Amino acid sequence: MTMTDVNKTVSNADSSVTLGQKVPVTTRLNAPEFVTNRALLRWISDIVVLTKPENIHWCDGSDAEWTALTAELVTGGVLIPLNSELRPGSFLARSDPDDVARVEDRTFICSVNEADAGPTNNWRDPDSMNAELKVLFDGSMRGRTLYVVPFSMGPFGGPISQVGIQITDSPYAVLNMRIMTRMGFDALAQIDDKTPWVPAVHSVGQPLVDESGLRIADSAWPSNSTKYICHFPETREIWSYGSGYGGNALLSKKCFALRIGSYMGLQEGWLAEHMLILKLTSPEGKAYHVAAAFPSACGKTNLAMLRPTVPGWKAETIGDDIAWLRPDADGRLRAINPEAGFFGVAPGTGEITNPVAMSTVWGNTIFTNVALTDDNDVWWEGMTEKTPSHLIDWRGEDWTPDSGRPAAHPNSRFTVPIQQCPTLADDWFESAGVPLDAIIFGGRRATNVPLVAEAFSWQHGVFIGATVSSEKTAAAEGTVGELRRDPFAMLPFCGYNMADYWGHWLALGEKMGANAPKIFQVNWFRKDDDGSFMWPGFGENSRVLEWIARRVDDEAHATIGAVGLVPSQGSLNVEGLDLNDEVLGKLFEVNEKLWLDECDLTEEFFDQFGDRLPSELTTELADLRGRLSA
Ligand SMILES: Nc1nc2c(ncn2[C@@H]2O[C@H](COP(=O)(O)OP(=O)(O)OP(=O)(O)O)[C@@H](O)[C@H]2O)c(=O)[nH]1
Ligand SMILES: O=C([O-])CC(=O)C(=O)O
Ligand SMILES: [Mn+2]
Repeated sequence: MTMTDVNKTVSNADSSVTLGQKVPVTTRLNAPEFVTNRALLRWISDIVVLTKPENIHWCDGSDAEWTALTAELVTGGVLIPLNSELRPGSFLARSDPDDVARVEDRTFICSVNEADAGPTNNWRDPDSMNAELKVLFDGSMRGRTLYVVPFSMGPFGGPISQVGIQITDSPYAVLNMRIMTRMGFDALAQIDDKTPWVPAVHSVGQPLVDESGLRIADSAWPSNSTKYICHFPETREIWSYGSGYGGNALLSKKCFALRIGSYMGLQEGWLAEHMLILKLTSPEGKAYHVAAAFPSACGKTNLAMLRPTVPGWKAETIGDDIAWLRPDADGRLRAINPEAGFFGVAPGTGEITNPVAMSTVWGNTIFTNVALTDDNDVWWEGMTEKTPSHLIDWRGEDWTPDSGRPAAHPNSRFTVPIQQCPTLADDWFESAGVPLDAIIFGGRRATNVPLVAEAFSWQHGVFIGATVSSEKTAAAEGTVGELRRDPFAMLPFCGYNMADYWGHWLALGEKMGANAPKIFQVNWFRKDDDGSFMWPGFGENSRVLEWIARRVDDEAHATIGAVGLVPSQGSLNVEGLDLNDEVLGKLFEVNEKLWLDECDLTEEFFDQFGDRLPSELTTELADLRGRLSA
């Protein structure tokens, strides 16, 4: 096969469709009878009139619908069915090579005032953006089916849950949304005249008509080189155009659960965070709930699924990417995972690093941009120790180990129902959420940042979160490895001014007082002089989690360090690890000079927020400088 085969045109699945003929446009809504909400029907009707689809399909979320849609996409060449004995119910999709990750420079926060989006977001005036979008979406679904995808984020009717409706012309997005959310008529039935819901419109921006309005063939991965991922926080609307991939197209995820969600949280007193949620049980049977924010492709899914190497400890998964947090009546911070599936990074996931993920993807999984084996199963770098001698790579080309390029795209992903996760905690079903004992911030830092440190206070913890920086990964377009500030791992996901967001965190901490979870910082990625990781990571991270849990109970000893409380000699369990004292020392090394330099960069970073920056953070920066210079 050749590269252009990826963009090959595919036959329209519906054999009654003939190319070169006039394309009909529907105006019939076909709404299910139980839908009576006028605002909802009017919104859908407006989008239908604007986008001019040929058909409308309301997604009921049933198995029958899944079966019919996947069959249609297999016929159309969009999905490749995998070997049903090795990987039952699973499919491979190959994206356009130009549509492989979130597009942060095409992501916009369209708040009425530019200052409300803040200096870290791309801002557009809502009126002019709306006008631009109306032009782009005009007829953008011609010749396609418009899918109405109702979904609940969190258990139906739960105190932290929310509902949304995504309109999309991408059946691939529909299938992924069915895995990632509680999708279908049960979610739709949640919407009555009093329930707020988030409207989200998505089009791949490739209508099936030519200039004269005649039908043309589809491609295996329709998309448009013009991309817009737009958020209107004040009206809670999402409009996404031109991409079919991940966070650009599955609008429940980054667009709703984080960008719109974070702004809803500001207004309503809760938090929408880029965090995994993990339940730990000690050898004595005590349970701890931990949430951790790491930037994209920095280890959330892996930590959420870790298998502790410390004897007697048990870890169970609640969420791997997004957490919604809300203080309860007792002032404890409760967390839910609003999602119902994993959209996990494939490369690096293998039996040794993440056996739980490997058993989760046994079947019923959509793989995107991984390689295909000769027996029709999937493969990616890091999946097995032995590399297959022949593969079809993510672009659809023949591949051998000496091809000199990765077989799977570095941001290739698996989409899989969370209920297949063997370590899923019962708490995932709990609509009230779990009470958090600890919050962890981390990043990918080859230097400077110690393996673990505890914040001196909530306020210091917010400072730690606000100053997270991390090396760029393949999860977004851009240069991999470059260091960038990623406060709270929310840089690309905060739907409003980041300084106001820090203020919101500080206010919530004040409200919770002594009930607030403890805050920690971790770094699994410190490297030695020849560039290899000094900390073994993965299951061994349970040693750090054990220390954190013991700190929650004031059991483990800590020493005051310049950047936080660090384990006292002997208090971090490193028994049986191949780590000498010198390496251990290096994992915790704080070089005052480098840190003072970093403080200067922090000051520069803070300065751009002007007087919106909470004064508490300026105080914390001064205190840190003081400790470093002491
Ligand atoms: N060295 C090292 N690598 C890790 C560790 N944990 C995860 N990784 C690697 O980091 C990469 C990304 O890990 P994930 O767990 O998928 O990251 P994520 O934060 O869930 O990513 P998103 O889904 O993009 O938000 C994978 O290649 C992992 O193998 C660790 O403890 N040590
Ligand atoms: O949103 C995506 O495309 C994938 C993801 O989880 C992230 O980048 O954090
Ligand atoms: Mn993520």
